Amino acid sequence: MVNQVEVPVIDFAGLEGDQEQRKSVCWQVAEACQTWGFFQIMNHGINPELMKRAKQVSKEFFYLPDEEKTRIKVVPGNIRGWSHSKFTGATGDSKLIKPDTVEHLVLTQFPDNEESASRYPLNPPFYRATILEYAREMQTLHSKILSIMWEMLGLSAEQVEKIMYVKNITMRTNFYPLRKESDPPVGVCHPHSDPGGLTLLLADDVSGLQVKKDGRWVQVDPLPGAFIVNVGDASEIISNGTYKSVEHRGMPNQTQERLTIATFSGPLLEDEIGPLDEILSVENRPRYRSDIFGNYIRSFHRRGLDGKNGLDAYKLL
Ligand SMILES: O=C(O)CCC(=O)C(=O)O
Ligand SMILES: [Fe+2]
Repeated sequence: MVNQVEVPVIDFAGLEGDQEQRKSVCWQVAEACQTWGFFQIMNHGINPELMKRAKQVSKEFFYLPDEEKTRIKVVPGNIRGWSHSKFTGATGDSKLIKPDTVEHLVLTQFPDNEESASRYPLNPPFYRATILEYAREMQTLHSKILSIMWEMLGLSAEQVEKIMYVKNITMRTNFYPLRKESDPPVGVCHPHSDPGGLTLLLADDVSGLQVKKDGRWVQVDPLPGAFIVNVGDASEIISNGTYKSVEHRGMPNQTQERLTIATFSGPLLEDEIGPLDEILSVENRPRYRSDIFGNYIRSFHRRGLDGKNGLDAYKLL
């Protein structure tokens, strides 16, 4: 059953205001990260025209025939590229999955090396240039939000800089074609938490995202022009559980096709993540074990999108 409570909405215009207004936004961000692990942001400063172009090139890609998209089909051992649930089958709560209703395109923008570049589609021709331009803007917004989160834990500017994990930017674009009325109401982007530091979801003004709150699914109705922000597993670990990485899932919309672009920022594979020494104390002992992020992400992908199992495996009793 879906609960009707709503995720917090935060107006970032206050960040440009006086000190009181800025402080109020920072409190709202910290509070939302601690309670919901999710919030929407308005007046975030990202050019709406660029958001529109990113959605446009993504849709143009998904509208291509399967034969064309297959050129960059995901291969075993590499999560990047195009996948269709009818090829990949289901993980997680597979019983609920109708096997032909979602497509994903996973690509890494930064670091922008040869391997990540080689996974991009050549069609539509402006796809890569547009997505890289969008990713650069997203990177700045990720930094802005992470700075607030870490400052609100009482860290110094130097400490904040050390854990400003935005060098790794990866996107998963999800395409949910329109469902026929006769289709059963099933979930198609499996319940999961995001493994990185922070996620910014562009959800195209179409409902379908659901978030777990107090054991129940809550629907998120994206506001026009907003981003939906959520805390990832790495930030929950670093903050020793103060910030919550919350389970969520993507559903198709009843009346419209649905496109979502999730931009994930996170540590580099070689970065060591663990509860920050600065916030640990006798009362606040480490609740997660430390590891290099590469190991975390490998363990995450071995499990597939399957609830919060990736994070649970790192919890100390
Ligand atoms: O499509 C959605 O609403 C959710 C997508 C998502 O959670 C993801 O790609 O990580
Ligand atoms: Fe997600």
